[in-house]
Amino acid sequence: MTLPLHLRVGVDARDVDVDLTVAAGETLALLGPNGAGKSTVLAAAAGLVTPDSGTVRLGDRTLSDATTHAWVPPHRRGIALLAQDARLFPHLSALDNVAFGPTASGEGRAAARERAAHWLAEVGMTAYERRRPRELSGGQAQRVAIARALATEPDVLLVDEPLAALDVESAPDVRDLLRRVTHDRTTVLVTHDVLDAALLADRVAVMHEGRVVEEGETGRVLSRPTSDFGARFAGLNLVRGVASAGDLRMPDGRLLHGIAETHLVDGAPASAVVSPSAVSVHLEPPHGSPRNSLDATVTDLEPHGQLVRVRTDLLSADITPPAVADLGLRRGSAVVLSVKATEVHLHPA
Ligand SMILES: Nc1ncnc2c1ncn2[C@@H]1O[C@H](COP(=O)(O)OP(=O)(O)OP(=O)(O)O)[C@@H](O)[C@H]1O
Repeated sequence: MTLPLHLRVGVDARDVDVDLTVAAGETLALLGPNGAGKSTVLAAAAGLVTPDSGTVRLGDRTLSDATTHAWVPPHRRGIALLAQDARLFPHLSALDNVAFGPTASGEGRAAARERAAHWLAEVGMTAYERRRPRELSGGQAQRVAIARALATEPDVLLVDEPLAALDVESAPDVRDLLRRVTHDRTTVLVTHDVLDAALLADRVAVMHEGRVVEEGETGRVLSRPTSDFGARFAGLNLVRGVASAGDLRMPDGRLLHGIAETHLVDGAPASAVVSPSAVSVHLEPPHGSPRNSLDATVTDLEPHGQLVRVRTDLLSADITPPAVADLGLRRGSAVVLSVKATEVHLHPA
């Protein structure tokens, strides 16, 4: 069965305070810098930390309530936590690892092993069921861990950076598997990987210093982020300012011309999202075309796929290595950035 999860919790010692709802069957990706509180949110849902305030609810059940001190222990929550490393029991075979949960919840040994065999088949690991964890690769162990989590038939799956410990070869297969098992299952996924969010999540929530600072449908956040971390995560520039006659006035007073997708109230906080691929770099202001031309200073140059990401004190631009050489760019170079108004997406901040 799949149920909605409501988390309204505060954990004082970690300065975490969030209000999150995950709809039944939905996958929510939790993003944010190190220390933002993502793992703490998972721990509160799983019952591994005791919130100082608020409630955790799963469907109609209250799993914890700081006011009434109601508390359902982790193994009775119907919530499975899948960690970065597989954390299998080293002395048990793959099959017995997966059978452990059903056995612990009272199922007979034969039935538990049957269920384990079913889930090992689901994750494509039948041929490895007698192996011990040390005889499995990282990707294989993670598959067994996924089977172990699902064998308890959880209502909610919590997944903490599931691919982070895997090599580039095994990560895509495990990602496909996760996509299959999280589909239609209430899931909270902590990730630092934009591909995980793009491929697995229906919605994302961005955390910063223990608070949710942005939340929305995945496509919206990845194309029109409103938080600094969301923009960095999506590989986009985010410039803040105030709306001014349909454009953005930046804190230094300069105007950025753009296209507003929703009505902007003059004088209200607003921001502009610009892809680095839409920004070109010049030494002199370019002539013609309805472009923004903005003086900037190069702060950093770094490889970015086949291109070079030119970071400046204003916007980042992705340009070719020959262009970097022709322009003679260095840290500290004075440049003129050019970007078409139609490539500048303005929205209320
Ligand atoms: N076991 C703990 N005891 C006390 N404080 C902790 C503990 N674990 C984390 N913290 C603190 O709680 C805050 C939130 O940390 P948390 O691990 O939830 O962040 P995170 O977003 O998951 O980070 P990361 O991406 O590095 O895993 C941080 O200030 C951290 O130092």
